[in-house]
Amino acid sequence: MNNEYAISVNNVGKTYRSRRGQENTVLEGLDFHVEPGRFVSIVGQSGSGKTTLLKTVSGLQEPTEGEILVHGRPIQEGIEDIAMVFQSPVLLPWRNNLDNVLLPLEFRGARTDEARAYAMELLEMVGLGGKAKNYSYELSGGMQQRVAICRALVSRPKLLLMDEPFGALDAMTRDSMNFEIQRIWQTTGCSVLFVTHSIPEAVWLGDRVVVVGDRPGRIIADIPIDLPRPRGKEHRYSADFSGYTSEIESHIGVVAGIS
Ligand SMILES: Nc1ncnc2c1ncn2[C@@H]1O[C@H](COP(=O)(O)OP(=O)(O)OP(=O)(O)O)[C@@H](O)[C@H]1O
Repeated sequence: MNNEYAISVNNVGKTYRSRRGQENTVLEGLDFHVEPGRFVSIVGQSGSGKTTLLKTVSGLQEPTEGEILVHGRPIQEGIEDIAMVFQSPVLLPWRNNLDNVLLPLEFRGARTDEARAYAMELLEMVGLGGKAKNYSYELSGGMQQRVAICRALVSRPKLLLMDEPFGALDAMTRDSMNFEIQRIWQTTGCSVLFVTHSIPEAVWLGDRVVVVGDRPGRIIADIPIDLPRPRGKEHRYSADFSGYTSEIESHIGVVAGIS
């Protein structure tokens, strides 16, 4: 029934329990689906449970209620189809960039010549072909995050989960990374769940923007973004774009802390 969806989040809830037995229900009754190849942005107030949602979808932690299906299969069976990118690139400083990209395949015993060639292809795709033998400390923050994205893509995931991946970057680098990720997504065809604090970024990148309300986290709006692809700078200044950002701001209510 759910086979047509890349992800089905069915009535998912998550309650954390402290050692003293105190309960904190962070997510409640989350229900949404992502069609294959779609780019879905997720926004919400700080603490509304966005990271918890991504960790639950990735299989890093289990929901306390409901179920998550990846391409129609329980998450545990589809785990190899999923890759995650975090705010911090977390590259191993003693390995060069190519070896960092190859790490997930090494863990699976799949570091083949073909894998190495694909890792190089990815580094070239993000403009870092000439830095394959360099180390992360020789790269800028934006370059390091590009390496982390290559590392996520090297296992050819069907589903890419990104948790505020550009949050630590300056505004100009962030802009260029937005173009980069749009291009990568269109080249690879994977489905993306993208958490961000930036409403303009969410709108510019997303086919949809899911707005998570807090205490407990639940979906308060799911807005299709009907802007043409590929998107350019001009789309950020269009009346439609402003309309979407205002609509999302009004759903979130107080926009303090959300750029
Ligand atoms: N492992 C955990 N154990 C207990 N509570 C947790 C855990 N992880 C998160 N929480 C709590 O869950 C709530 C939601 O946190 P989460 O990090 O998912 O929110 P967020 O929307 O991603 O926040 P931000 O936008 O600030 O990154 C917070 O109250 C947090 O303290």
